[in-house]
Amino acid sequence: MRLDVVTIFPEYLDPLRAALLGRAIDRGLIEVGVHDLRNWTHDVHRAVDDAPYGGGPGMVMKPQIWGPALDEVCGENTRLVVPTPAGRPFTQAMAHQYAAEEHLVFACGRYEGIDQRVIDDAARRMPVDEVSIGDYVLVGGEAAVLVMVEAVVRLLPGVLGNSRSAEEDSFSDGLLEGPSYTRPEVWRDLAVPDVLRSGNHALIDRWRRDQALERTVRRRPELIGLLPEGSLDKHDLKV
Ligand SMILES: CC(C)N1CCN(Cc2ccc(Cn3ccc4ccc(-c5n[nH]c(N)c5C#N)cc43)cc2)CC1
Repeated sequence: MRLDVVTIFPEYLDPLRAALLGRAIDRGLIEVGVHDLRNWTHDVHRAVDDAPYGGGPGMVMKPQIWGPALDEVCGENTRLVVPTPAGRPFTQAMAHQYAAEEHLVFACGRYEGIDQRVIDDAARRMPVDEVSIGDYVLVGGEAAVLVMVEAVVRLLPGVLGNSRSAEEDSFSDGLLEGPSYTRPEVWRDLAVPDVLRSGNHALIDRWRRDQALERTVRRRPELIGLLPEGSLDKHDLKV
């Protein structure tokens, strides 16, 4: 997979080259390009924004700059992803879809966003997704790209070590994960639940399932209704 990011703050994407993602790049599992949008400006001020038609607060990013940038960065097999507060919610299912793509390009807007004609023009040549990572307002798209890239790249074969597989994720069975514990057995007079030290893996699995169900009902009750038919057995229904 190749990922490209177009932004006016390329340094904001430096974390892509750290830790797990950095190791995935070093191991050739992914290729990453970060491009400064101002490289496609021609005026002395390197302007990328202008006042919005129809008035209103803030500035809008210029199509004459974004257009040539995306023409150069996008290819024949590109899916363009544009973070925006008005986007479709980014989900684990979308992360899996994106992990199967050959080439993702992320267009990071700033100010009040990118002129809509940039998205409309790109959509004439490639799949374009306008996506939001959550119902809160950021200052630009870069933080959203870091979130999405991490969610996608961790799903690629070989990225997560043997000690961890994406199949065990929260949401893989539609429920939130339950609590986790490690040594010591007692810490600040708080003990690890006895069942986890019992060695009885059937009981442990049952306990973990109960904890996941209880946590999901308490924190995200709407997920229960989304479980596939038959997901809950008669024991689950007692929880
Ligand atoms: C008409 C007028 C009164 N409107 C009032 C509300 N404004 C909403 C507005 C507010 C801030 C920004 C800043 N910004 C620029 C590019 C950009 C990309 C992503 C995000 C973003 N925020 N939150 C998310 N989950 C995001 C994602 N993914 C934010 C971005 C962009 C847009 C838009 C203008």
